[in-house]
Amino acid sequence: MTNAVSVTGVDKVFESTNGQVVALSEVDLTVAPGEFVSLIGPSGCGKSTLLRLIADLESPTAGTVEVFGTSAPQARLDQRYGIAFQQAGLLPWRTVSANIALPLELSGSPKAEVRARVDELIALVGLGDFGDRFPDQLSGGMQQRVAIARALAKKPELLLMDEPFGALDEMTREYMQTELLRIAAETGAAVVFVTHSIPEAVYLSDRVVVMSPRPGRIAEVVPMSLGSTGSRADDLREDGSFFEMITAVREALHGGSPASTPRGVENR
Ligand SMILES: Nc1ncnc2c1ncn2[C@@H]1O[C@H](COP(=O)(O)OP(=O)(O)OP(=O)(O)O)[C@@H](O)[C@H]1O
Repeated sequence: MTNAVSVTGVDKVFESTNGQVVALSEVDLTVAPGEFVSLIGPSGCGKSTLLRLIADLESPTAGTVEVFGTSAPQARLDQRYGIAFQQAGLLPWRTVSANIALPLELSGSPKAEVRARVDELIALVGLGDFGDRFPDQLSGGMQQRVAIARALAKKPELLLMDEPFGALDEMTREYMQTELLRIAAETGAAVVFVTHSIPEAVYLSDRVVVMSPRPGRIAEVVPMSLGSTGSRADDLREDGSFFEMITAVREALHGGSPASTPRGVENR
């Protein structure tokens, strides 16, 4: 079976005015089709850089990045993945429907096809009555739903997400996490998800990749033994097994010792 993502022996060095910054060193990571993998670690450990390499928004200094068996640039051309960031990045002059339609219009899909797919996506993200609204008429959580629908427009088998819920209040954030698991299960897409929040990573993931800084490396990969991600519901957050997994990730962040949480990682 071809991996959704295959990162092999990757280094990333940035040249800056103050000299070189080794953002990533000797990173190996695979993500299976349909798998949910979160990247967590202290500020500056290279989480966003790793995601940007997979998305071909940066290129590696050494090593290879493959997406569904093709090079990252080819996967970008083929639109094999959708991407969502902390800011929803919607076009304010376009309605919800028109924002979701954008990737389809840009790739020249016929009008009737665009309309049908947009209706499908609006229903998928639970915005049935909001197709004609403009982004500034929506809450932050609703704007992120639109961004997720837009990322899914081309039916990608991979979603790349960089702190997509970081700007939301806690209740909306938990609600969106459950929604994202439902959407990922319904579409079968693999997800690579950058977060600062340990509970968010635990709740969402099949595996949590714990990174360490200077240079950015994968310190440990912690499998979440919490059942399939598609069957997780809100009450899991009060389960003993959930707290056990939170402890496992916290200990991995400290190289095995149950010390305080490092800077840039949240316990909530
Ligand atoms: N374009 C760039 N030029 C120079 N240095 C960069 C560039 N992009 C990232 N870096 C550096 O690479 C390192 C990793 O950055 P990155 O943004 O990937 O970390 P992160 O783990 O996502 O951080 P945060 O959690 O704070 O978002 C940092 O030291 C950062 O300053």
